Amino acid sequence: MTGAEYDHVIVGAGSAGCVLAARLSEDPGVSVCLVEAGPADTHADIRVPLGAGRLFRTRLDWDYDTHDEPFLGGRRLYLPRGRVLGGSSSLNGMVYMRGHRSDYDGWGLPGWTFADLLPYFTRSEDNERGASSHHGAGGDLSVSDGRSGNPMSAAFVDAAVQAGHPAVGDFNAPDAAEGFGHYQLTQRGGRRCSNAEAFLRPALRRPNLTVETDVQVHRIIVEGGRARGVVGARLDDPFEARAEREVIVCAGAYNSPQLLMLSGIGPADDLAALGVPVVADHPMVGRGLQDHPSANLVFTHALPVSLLAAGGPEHVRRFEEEGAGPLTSNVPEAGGFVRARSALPVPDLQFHAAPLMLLDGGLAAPTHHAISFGPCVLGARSRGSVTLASADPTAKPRIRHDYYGDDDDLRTMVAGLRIALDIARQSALAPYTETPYLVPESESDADLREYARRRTQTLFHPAGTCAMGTVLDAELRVRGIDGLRVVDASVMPALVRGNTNAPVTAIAERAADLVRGVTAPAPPVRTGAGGAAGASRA
Ligand SMILES: Cc1cc2nc3c(=O)[nH]c(=O)nc-3n(C[C@H](O)[C@H](O)[C@H](O)COP(=O)(O)OP(=O)(O)OC[C@H]3O[C@@H](n4cnc5c(N)ncnc54)[C@H](O)[C@@H]3O)c2cc1C
Repeated sequence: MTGAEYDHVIVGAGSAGCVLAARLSEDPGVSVCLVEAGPADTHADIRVPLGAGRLFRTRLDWDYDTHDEPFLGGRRLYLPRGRVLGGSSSLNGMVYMRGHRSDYDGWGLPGWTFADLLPYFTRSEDNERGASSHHGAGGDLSVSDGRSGNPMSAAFVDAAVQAGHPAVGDFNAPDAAEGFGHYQLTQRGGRRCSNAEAFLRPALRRPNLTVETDVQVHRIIVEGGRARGVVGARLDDPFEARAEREVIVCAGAYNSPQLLMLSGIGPADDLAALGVPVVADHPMVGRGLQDHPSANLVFTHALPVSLLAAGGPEHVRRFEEEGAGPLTSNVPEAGGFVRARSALPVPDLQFHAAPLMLLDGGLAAPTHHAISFGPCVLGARSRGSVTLASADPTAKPRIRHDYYGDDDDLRTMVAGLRIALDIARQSALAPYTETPYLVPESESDADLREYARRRTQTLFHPAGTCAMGTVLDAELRVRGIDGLRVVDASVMPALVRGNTNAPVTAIAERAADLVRGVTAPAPPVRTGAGGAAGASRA
């Protein structure tokens, strides 16, 4: 079959894909096709922030697991990923965090220093606190203070301050590298503001933007060394879209390398072993997988203030009428950054605190009122991989994170658990830490290491599997193939020290300018609807 022809075909309507589709279709003379494996984002639990956990292991989730993790006693960890318009931004924890400026400066790539990216962060942003030297107002992505008002989150921050850590009012301020506070969230009026809501929805009526939902791309068409389009399927119906200018892969840190490999772009020996014809030998596709391993302490208590109690008629009324109350909770409401060793120039630990019993990576239903908090390791040295388990494009890729493959990461986690236990002992948390439910046996190195191995989960920040500098050049182009870029979390050469949605959004903002040949970012503008009802099928 021969598919419809567009200037740009974007694979994946996740955090990055929604930004690119909106920006590239601003020019009415450019046609854009955005292809998404999942459905439209109409499910009610997407808008209600506290509902996100109910989307795990549903049809809106790719529902991945790691393979046996060798340094976690062979455990398999659940790895949720959004399969819906908005991608993972439709089910994430909504923490708005950019990472440390040295992360970007350390990439050593032209155009990607923090100073280069700051105008892209602010261009996207509509911060309810208003514009400043480092924040934007009037952009597409709403950034707000939390509205859940949970007393445990406040108590956690107070306890961290009692333990000697600085208080932070704005984690994205230039001088806020360390300390504890409440996270700002990608919410609008207490509702989730996913990247689909922020960027794509206002652009949907443009006649030059076509959105194809429920279409999984199986392969990039490469002819004569140039990407020409994609093929895939909507259920059993074959799908093809041709790209006059570029194919832009935004399928996320697990699926982008999988799609490149299915298209013959990857480690030649691995591809040949599965019978995939090799188009370009790219040994680093799927390698370099990084994440933030995380482990929580859980304390139960008798006070009926945790999110276990959320959802009664009064909470529903507050959510619907005021956009406030427990249903607006993003779960990791508060947290902070710490240097485990004072000699370090930058924090190597981030903490998240949730007014909820968090068990089994969020899969197990809470049974008691509880508070859960703990560290995740930043700047981890361990590297994992995404490889093909099969040449069947509908088969799940093989994912191995190798968390703690470098023992230094485990040492950092041990230091973080000690800091968490110290915070737990402070008087501000006393009403909530009555009964230790999940805590290490003791503070000995051996017990803390064992606890980390048994309790570590993902913080959901995979990155680095199609990295700039190896797989891609500094303009996100796949080396050796014309007309093909990758734009998503996979492009980070080193994972940033913080949550990843805002960084991916800024990367996509800059990518749009690279594709358009624009050298200086324009000031913030809301994505306009413009034009008559178009060809969108979302
Ligand atoms: C549970 C959870 C909580 C998180 N919490 C936070 C947080 O609080 N703050 C934060 O900053 N970050 C958070 N993150 C991480 C953040 O959401 C991600 O880093 C970010 O969304 C990644 O964007 P992306 O564009 O790389 O990929 P995604 O947003 O995952 O988008 C990839 C898209 O591509 C589609 N796709 C994949 N393969 C194909 C194919 N073959 N054909 C067609 N479409 C395809 C997918 O369905 C998806 O829509 C969280 C993530 C998760 C899963």
